[in-house]
Amino acid sequence: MIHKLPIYVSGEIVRGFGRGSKELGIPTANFSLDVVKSLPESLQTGVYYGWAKVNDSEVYKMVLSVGWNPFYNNKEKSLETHIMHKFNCDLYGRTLRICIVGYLRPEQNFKSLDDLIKAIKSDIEAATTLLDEAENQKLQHAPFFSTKH
Ligand SMILES: Cc1cc2nc3c(=O)[nH]c(=O)nc-3n(C[C@H](O)[C@H](O)[C@H](O)COP(=O)(O)O)c2cc1C
Ligand SMILES: Nc1ncnc2c1ncn2[C@@H]1O[C@H](COP(=O)(O)OP(=O)(O)O)[C@@H](O)[C@H]1O
Ligand SMILES: [Mg+2]
Repeated sequence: MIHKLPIYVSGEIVRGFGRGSKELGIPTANFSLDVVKSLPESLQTGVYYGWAKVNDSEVYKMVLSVGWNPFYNNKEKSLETHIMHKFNCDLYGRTLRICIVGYLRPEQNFKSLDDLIKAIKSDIEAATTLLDEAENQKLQHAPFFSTKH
């Protein structure tokens, strides 16, 4: 069964393997294992798009990957969000709030790092367009993003 979207998730940004920025040139803000374990079981692994907010920032477009990163064969499940915004500093310790709006594709293995990077870039393009649809635009104004914390 596929979990009904949107779903809302929040938590602290923690350290991952440091590959996102160094190897892929695409940083991802990682949630802790506790947050990953609290996800609904019916949320299938894969690549999704949606909205993200860091502490009291604006709400930005995002893409995320949830699963074991078959290209790297991680031992622990992760949930990593790439925010479509240029930040001038790292975000460790800050609170990330996300609204997962839609599903893009399953996580895949790739023949080369270059193919993985191309796939993620194409996810970013698809998400950017999909999030401009009126139905999806509405969700950036969800009460979830406006509450004080
Ligand atoms: C939009 C998006 C799609 C991704 N798709 C895949 C995928 O298909 N297969 C895979 O192994 N990893 C995928 N990843 C995960 C990257 O491998 C991961 O972000 C990278 O290893 C960085 O990990 P780190 O945060 O621990 O440094 C994806 C990441 C993003 C943001
Ligand atoms: N646009 C962005 N989206 C996500 N994270 C970003 C962004 N810009 C800067 N960062 C920072 O880069 C870090 C992620 O880089 P990454 O190489 O994936 O490291 P890690 O393996 O520790 O997650 C994030 O935790 C965050 O602090
Ligand atoms: Mg990361």
